[in-house]
Amino acid sequence: MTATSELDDTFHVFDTTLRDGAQREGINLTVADKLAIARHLDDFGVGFIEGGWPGANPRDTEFFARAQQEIHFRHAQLVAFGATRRAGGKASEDPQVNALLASGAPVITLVAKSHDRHVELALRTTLDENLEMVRDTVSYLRSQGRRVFVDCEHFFDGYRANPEYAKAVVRAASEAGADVVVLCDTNGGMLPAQVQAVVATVLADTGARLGIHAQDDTGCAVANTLAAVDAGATHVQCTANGYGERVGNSNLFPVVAALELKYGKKVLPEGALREMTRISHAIAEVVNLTPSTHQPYVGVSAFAHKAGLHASAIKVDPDLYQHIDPEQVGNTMRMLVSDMAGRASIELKGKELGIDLGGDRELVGRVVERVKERELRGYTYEAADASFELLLRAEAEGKALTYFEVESWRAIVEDRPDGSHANEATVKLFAKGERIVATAEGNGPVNALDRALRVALEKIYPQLAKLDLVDYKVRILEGKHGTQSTTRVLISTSDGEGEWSTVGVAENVIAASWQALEDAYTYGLLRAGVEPAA
Ligand SMILES: CC(=O)SCCNC(=O)CCNC(=O)[C@H](O)C(C)(C)COP(=O)(O)OP(=O)(O)OC[C@H]1O[C@@H](n2cnc3c(N)ncnc32)[C@H](O)[C@@H]1OP(=O)(O)O
Ligand SMILES: CC(=O)C(=O)O
Repeated sequence: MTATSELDDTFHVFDTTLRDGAQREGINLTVADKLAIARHLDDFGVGFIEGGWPGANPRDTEFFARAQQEIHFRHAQLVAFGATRRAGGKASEDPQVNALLASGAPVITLVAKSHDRHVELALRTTLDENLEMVRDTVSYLRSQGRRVFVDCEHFFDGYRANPEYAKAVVRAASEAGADVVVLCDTNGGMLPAQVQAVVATVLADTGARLGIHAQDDTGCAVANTLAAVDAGATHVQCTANGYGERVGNSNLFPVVAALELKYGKKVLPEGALREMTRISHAIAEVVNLTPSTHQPYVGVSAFAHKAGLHASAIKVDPDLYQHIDPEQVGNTMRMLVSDMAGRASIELKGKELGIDLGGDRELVGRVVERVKERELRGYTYEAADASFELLLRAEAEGKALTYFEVESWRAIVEDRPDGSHANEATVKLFAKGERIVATAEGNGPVNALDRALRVALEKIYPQLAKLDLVDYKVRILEGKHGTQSTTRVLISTSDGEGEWSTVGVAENVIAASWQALEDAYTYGLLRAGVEPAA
């Protein structure tokens, strides 16, 4: 069964990734996925995990059965979501309501209509009967020993249309025994000042404990959530990474970080905030979506600095260009090297890479110039850390790091009359005093070149056997001043323990790929601790 939260009950962090988050287009969770996400959320320390709508589909029903058997929740309570009973019936006889009880969840969230127009058009019943549906369902679930929260659907739109009725729904829920009445911006059209004003008035007029559930259709879901807290809401409903219906829900991570770091509210167990970046990315993996690089607090770019002026101030004190210390949320500061870099950017990047530039202004200035000159030609070092490190070392040591010298390379694409084709490449190089000639075939000319280079080098450097090319991107850069377009290739390589990116730029894609490959293998040997040629 579920554990009781070790945090007090005065403020709730309620996660609905497994229910509303799963309503996002493109997310399709298996029971195993849901169990995995529930474990991550419990590790993070949220107080409530809304697992889905038991009875609405077999997957959610199975989730509740298995979650209670298989997960020993340390922090969270499991919540089942469902609707108030049908009009004209009895909650105790409503199969949908009884499926909520059968789920075994200790907490139940009921969605209730609070907008008069929805009652009349969608439920096709009277305003009084809707109030009765709320009272009857809450009282019945309470009589069965469950804690009940009520989500007032379309509350803010309903409040605008008929404030007295919207408040009557809040009172009906609260008086029937709901612990929290959650005001929902279901269509996501509200702005923070509106939310703050409505929450403050409803709180004053009803005295009910209020929560907030904000959809992100105006891009204000996080701001609306915090505005509701400012007005006195003590229960926030959010989803991991903001997943949810349409454009999504209020994002759990910036909300929780704001509560802990800006409001000084202790809403997570000790140390949990430092796990936030890891948990955000782990959940993205489970739902099979690439983590957003620019997500506040947890994105890989959240503390990445590109402008030279920023870097020069950060060198003195990182706080000058950061609103928090990234370590507080388990993220890291990164320096980006590009044509916007200045000396300080290069020095800090050198430090990050473990290369001591010894305050050598002349050397650092040379690197800045070289980066700017190459970026003008199409190189991009912010996306190719490994190529940048090789450039930096070459400047610092006065010569390029060399493990092999290329005599020539050649790639051939052969088209045959029957429509088949073959790709073949030959590489000739010198390594450790030996001349090596290697030929290989591939599924394309770049793949053939990669294989030929690998065949040639592996004879001398067996360490390269564990390298894998994991990503390959090509971009055609616009031609300038009447010159031809150039091609930029970015390659990511892995040795099973880490990944690095390299860049090549040339007039044709094969030559650009070759440059990126040369850097990729050179960097792989450097990482493996192999001594370069004298
Ligand atoms: C704002 C939100 O995101 S709320 C969460 C919504 N989530 C989902 O809808 C996902 C899961 N839903 C489902 O699997 C299905 O819609 C089910 C199983 C719940 C219902 O399926 P069906 O019985 O086929 O009904 P259908 O989906 O067509 O319509 C919903 C019914 O619930 C009624 N209903 C809607 N809200 C409420 C409510 N708060 N209280 C009581 N009944 C309600 C509607 O009036 C409609 O009734 P009708 O069948 O008499 O027309
Ligand atoms: C309950 C809910 O998901 C909403 O009103 O948006």
